[in-house]
Amino acid sequence: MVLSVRITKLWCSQRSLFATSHRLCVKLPFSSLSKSKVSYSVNEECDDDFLPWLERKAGVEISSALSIAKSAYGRSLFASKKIRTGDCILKVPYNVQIAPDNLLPKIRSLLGDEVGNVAKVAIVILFEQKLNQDSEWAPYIGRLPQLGEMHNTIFWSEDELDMVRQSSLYQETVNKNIQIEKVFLAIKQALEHIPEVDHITLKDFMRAYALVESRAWGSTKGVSLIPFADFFNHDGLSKAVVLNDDDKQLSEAFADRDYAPSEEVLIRYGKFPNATLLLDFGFTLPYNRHDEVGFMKFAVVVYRDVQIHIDIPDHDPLHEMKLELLQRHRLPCIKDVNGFNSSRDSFTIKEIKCAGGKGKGIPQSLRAFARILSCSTPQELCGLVTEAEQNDGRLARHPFRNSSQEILAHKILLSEITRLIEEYNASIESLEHVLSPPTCKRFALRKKMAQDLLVGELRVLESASAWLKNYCATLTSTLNL
Ligand SMILES: C[S@@+](CC[C@H](N)C(=O)[O-])C[C@H]1O[C@@H](n2cnc3c(N)ncnc32)[C@H](O)[C@@H]1O
Repeated sequence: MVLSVRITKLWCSQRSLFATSHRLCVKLPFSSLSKSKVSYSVNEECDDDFLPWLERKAGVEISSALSIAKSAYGRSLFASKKIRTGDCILKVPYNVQIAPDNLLPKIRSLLGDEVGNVAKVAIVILFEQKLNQDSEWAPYIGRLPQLGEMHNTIFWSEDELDMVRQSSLYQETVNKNIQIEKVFLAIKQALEHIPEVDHITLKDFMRAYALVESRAWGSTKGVSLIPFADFFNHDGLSKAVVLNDDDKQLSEAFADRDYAPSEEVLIRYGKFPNATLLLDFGFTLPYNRHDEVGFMKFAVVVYRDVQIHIDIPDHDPLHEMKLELLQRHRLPCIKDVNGFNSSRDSFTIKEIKCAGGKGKGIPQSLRAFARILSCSTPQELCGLVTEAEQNDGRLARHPFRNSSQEILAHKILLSEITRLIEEYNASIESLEHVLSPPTCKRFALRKKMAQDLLVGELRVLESASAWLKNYCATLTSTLNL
């Protein structure tokens, strides 16, 4: 059995689907938003028909414990009877999942390597959508959220994106838009003569792409949409996840606690910070314990708009030598907590719960980087290289024996983080003065999401600052002994 991970970080027209669909507005529970009446709308299809349809298609029962209903955040799954911890609450066979191999061979054969699995499943959605009621997936396709219901930052206007400019999410969004557009152009060119998909616009493709990213799971087929299971909403504290059983050819989920009938049943998509939730899923949590802050790593990666980076100062006489050393000792690709390879040339800081803790949260690689920055003579740098050769080859992983220099290195980090804290505070304050047009509920919702993001990242920075101050104070007290 394999934990099927959500597919976020796989870098890789709006039109009404059914003439009969109506819209229903559901108010968000955010107390701070109650005045602005931010709303989500949900296609008002009769959801009671969906599970029987899927079970007929699968030829087996999928769930006797769950049913679909409207929640504050679109559709969701609710207990249809009493559920006990450990109960299997759904089993969705692979034969009713949508994967890249659902793509017609005549289309698949035209696509190049630049078109990854997410894009392939997105084309399946677009293809089936075009077939309208003739699609064998019509009940599913018709229940997928519309563009106006999606808040992933790739859909934000320039004004809206400006609200998160302080966060590395801003640049990630810009990069992702470029990436999606590139794939779209490749697809357009390849599928020029396929009438079923030649009509697609960039907006159509972006919606389909975002739907796949926010609803699909990694699978042996690359990426799979798992109808019904993809109506689960997310709770970062839930222990329930979706699992794949390749022997039985099905995906399943188990309850992580007891549920009373009618209670909403939530799962955890992954240990995602708000920046990832916003980029790939279009929502934030008011308090997200997985929040983190990304630091772009020095000048090798120069993004004009990057707000967060630590640079080797140009006036540093050892600039070239440090740059060369850092490039030579580049960190290997690391896996994050969700098992994804992090290809970003960056450091990520997570919240440090206890200022006196052992450094969890300030990555060793960032501290090593600061030690290199703090060197003021070629001899000191050579000393670090020798020490690395005598150990595991990694540069500056050990504290300097000279406490003053260790303090200096960490004060470099502290001053950078203090600067960032000031910038975040200013951004959060200026956000308070951003006026939501009274009629634009969408803007009010996105402003709240921007606030959640910045406040969460500020909390992480403040925890890092407290840790660094404590570390420097402890070392200083040993100096004074
Ligand atoms: C896998 S789908 C879940 C089903 C979805 N609610 C629907 O209507 O189809 C993921 C989407 O649900 C919404 N969502 C899930 N959990 C949420 C949460 N805790 N807060 C806000 N929105 C959430 C987001 O729009 C997200 O992109």
